[in-house]
Amino acid sequence: MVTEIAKAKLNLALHVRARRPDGYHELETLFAFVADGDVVQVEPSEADSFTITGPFGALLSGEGDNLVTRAASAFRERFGGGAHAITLDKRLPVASGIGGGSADAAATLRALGVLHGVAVDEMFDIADRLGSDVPACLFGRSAIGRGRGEQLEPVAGLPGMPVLLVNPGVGVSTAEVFRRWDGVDRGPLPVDPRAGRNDLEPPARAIAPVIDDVLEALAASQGAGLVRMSGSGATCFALFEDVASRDAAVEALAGRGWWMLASYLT
Ligand SMILES: C[C@](O)(CO)[C@H](O)COP(=O)(O)OP(=O)(O)OC[C@H]1O[C@@H](n2ccc(N)nc2=O)[C@H](O)[C@@H]1O
Ligand SMILES: Nc1ncnc2c1ncn2[C@@H]1O[C@H](COP(=O)(O)OP(=O)(O)OP(=O)(O)O)[C@@H](O)[C@H]1O
Repeated sequence: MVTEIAKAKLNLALHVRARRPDGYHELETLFAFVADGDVVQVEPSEADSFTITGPFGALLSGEGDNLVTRAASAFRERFGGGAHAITLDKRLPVASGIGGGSADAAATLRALGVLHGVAVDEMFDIADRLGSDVPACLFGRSAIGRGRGEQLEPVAGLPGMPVLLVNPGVGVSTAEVFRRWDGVDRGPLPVDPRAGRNDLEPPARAIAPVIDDVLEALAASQGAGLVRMSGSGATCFALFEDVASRDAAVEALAGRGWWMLASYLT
């Protein structure tokens, strides 16, 4: 049995530069990863099986299609390896801008790679076909993403930096948020992510105005540095100078009914 953590993905900055003829958008984004996330367990088995558990599992159990089983099928088509019993412990909110499905797909590929002796480097083309965020999640370390997000350049991260993720419980469709982007190129990613933006914040806030409340609450938290929405939302994050101020923010925000994950960057 191989266990892999599907770490939550953050876009510390996300600049949308252009809409492409194929419907996707040219991005420049700074990816970072959080120590916690979903948990994927894979073991060889007589027959394929897929079980979903965890606080957000019920949302996905009804869907026939899952990025985990799609990743496993793509792996088998390319590298073989037979049948597997796979369990997904779904701890991250669904459709929330922190790449849950993408991280699950990447974790599945990593686990299958361990079981069958396939190096991560050999799986990037499969990852690319599964979704724009899957290559970054397979890489799993801080990187600048360009193109659809699949062209990755490793950068030094902020390992150990305390972070708080807050999701107000509203699922936001990535495709819908990109559709509402106003088409204005506001310029490239700066060297310092604090000077950057998430260009998907305005269209996501138009769909889910509660994002404003989350951003405001995080910005008002003592010790919060960079505060921003991740991906296409609605999850927002704050980086904290120390664990005590992060944990104080958790206490201050408890009772709002928002999902929170107090963790640190890897
Ligand atoms: C917003 C981000 O999370 C930032 O990291 C990603 O760009 C989205 O990654 P993802 O969820 O893996 O996205 P995909 O599954 O590839 O695409 C979902 C939908 O988002 C839109 N999409 C996605 C990525 C991109 N660069 N441009 C887009 O316009 C497309 O309408 C696409 O149909
Ligand atoms: N394992 C999975 N976990 C979550 N969603 C999945 C999974 N497999 C398929 N999906 C589908 O993908 C959709 C998007 O979910 P996901 O949580 O990956 O979005 P996201 O957090 O916005 O990701 P991103 O930041 O990459 O845009 C869901 O609404 C769901 O229908």
